Amino acid sequence: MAEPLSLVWLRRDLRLHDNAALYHALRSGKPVLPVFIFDKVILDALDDKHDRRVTFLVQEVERLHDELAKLGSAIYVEYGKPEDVWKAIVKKYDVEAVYTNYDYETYAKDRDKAIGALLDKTGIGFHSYKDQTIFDHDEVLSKAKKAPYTVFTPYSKTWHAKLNEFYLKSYPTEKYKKNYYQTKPLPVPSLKSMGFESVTDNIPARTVSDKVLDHYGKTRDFPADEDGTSQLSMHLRFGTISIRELARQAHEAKDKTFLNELCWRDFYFQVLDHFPHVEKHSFRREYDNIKWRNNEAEFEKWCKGETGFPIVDAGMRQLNTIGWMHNRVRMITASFLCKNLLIDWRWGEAYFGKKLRDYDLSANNGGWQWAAGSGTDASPYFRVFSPESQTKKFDPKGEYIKRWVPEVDDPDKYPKPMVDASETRQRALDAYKKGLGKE
Ligand SMILES: Cc1cc2nc3c(=O)[nH]c(=O)nc-3n(C[C@H](O)[C@H](O)[C@H](O)COP(=O)(O)OP(=O)(O)OC[C@H]3O[C@@H](n4cnc5c(N)ncnc54)[C@H](O)[C@@H]3O)c2cc1C
Repeated sequence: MAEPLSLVWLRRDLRLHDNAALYHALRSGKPVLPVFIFDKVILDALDDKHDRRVTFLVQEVERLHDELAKLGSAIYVEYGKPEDVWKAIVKKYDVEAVYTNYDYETYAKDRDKAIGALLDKTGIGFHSYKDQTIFDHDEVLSKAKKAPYTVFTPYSKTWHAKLNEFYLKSYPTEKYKKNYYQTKPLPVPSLKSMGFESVTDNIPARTVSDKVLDHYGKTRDFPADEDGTSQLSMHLRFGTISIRELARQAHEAKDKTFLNELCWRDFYFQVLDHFPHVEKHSFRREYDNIKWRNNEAEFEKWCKGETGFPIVDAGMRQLNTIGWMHNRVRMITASFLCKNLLIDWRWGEAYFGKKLRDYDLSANNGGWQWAAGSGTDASPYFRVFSPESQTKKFDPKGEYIKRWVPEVDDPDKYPKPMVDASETRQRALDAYKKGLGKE
């Protein structure tokens, strides 16, 4: 009889190198077969059939298929609901155990619980590992209260103090490559068969140079500078690069600003993990009392980049065109929506969720709640970004704006500002005060 297999369920960790779950499976002594499920529940919820992330996923799964074929192995790929797929897999293969990496979103946690229980019924082990963060769960707690941090600065102090070589070490999966299950390559479902169309995209490089990291602290806020940030967010999102390798590089860089951004990333994962109510509600519940105006026509203008505020429009058009927006401009566009238009941050969060190639519930939710003032941030609700002064500071020559809004200087083609910035600022302050009972 054939030997039972160790299966590795890949999700947001689409790589064979430095992968925690894969490493533990390869060391289990049983032949290892990676599995990927195109989750019907998630894909059915995407209304854009040209979603660039689905094209990327298929390309990356095909890449794994080719890498594994070179090792005489395969990746088992299915399109369906995870529970149905797992029921079929355990009928098809003799499975000893399933290895996977943690996911911190509520949907994923519930899904994993259900699959763990399903496998348990037939005596199959289900093992999960930390892989997409440097620290998770209860690894960074406040010393005084032994509770999760709710503000970034103290969290980051503990995070940086705890960081050492141990946490940055890679999992040497390549040492065990003879342990892959030897089989013929298996098929990968096509995009079309799952109801999607292919998108031609410029996928950013998977590496960042030391030079970028060394000047990052000075360049990261200027959206016209395409080398000012790493553009690695999509790879971090899908695990096509390893967070440990990147954090090691950042740790060794002269300027530690970039490392601190990776700390923000961990921070928002731990917020989501410990405070799952943020998926639907304000982190600080009292912010759910704010009366949003939620004007649909205004929202439409914001989505399309037709607000008449050049920096806002440039950001939204960059997002709509390439599925990525510079961080500084994400903050400006988000502030404009929540404050100047008084539209519920959840509308903006959902729109970014549809469009961002690096969409990650934790960072997106954290960024939006930061902009709305309802989140973990210690800064008060009355911070309202002025599009004009943000432009003066961060795009002083208007280079970024010109790139995305070439008609900006033509009054016949470019619209007038849709609202008065200072009046709407005041309107926001009044609405916030009222909602928060601070009148
Ligand atoms: C309203 C809003 C929504 C956002 N939505 C997302 C999202 O869906 N997915 C996402 O990955 N980031 C999101 N961010 C954070 C940030 O804008 C992006 O991570 C960054 O712009 C990606 O570009 P980069 O890879 O060049 O980043 P770099 O500046 O090179 O930073 C390196 C990496 O650090 C992480 N990082 C940087 N800044 C943050 C941050 N503030 N919070 C969490 N992680 C961070 C990212 O993984 C990023 O790739 C959002 C920010 C805001 C204000």
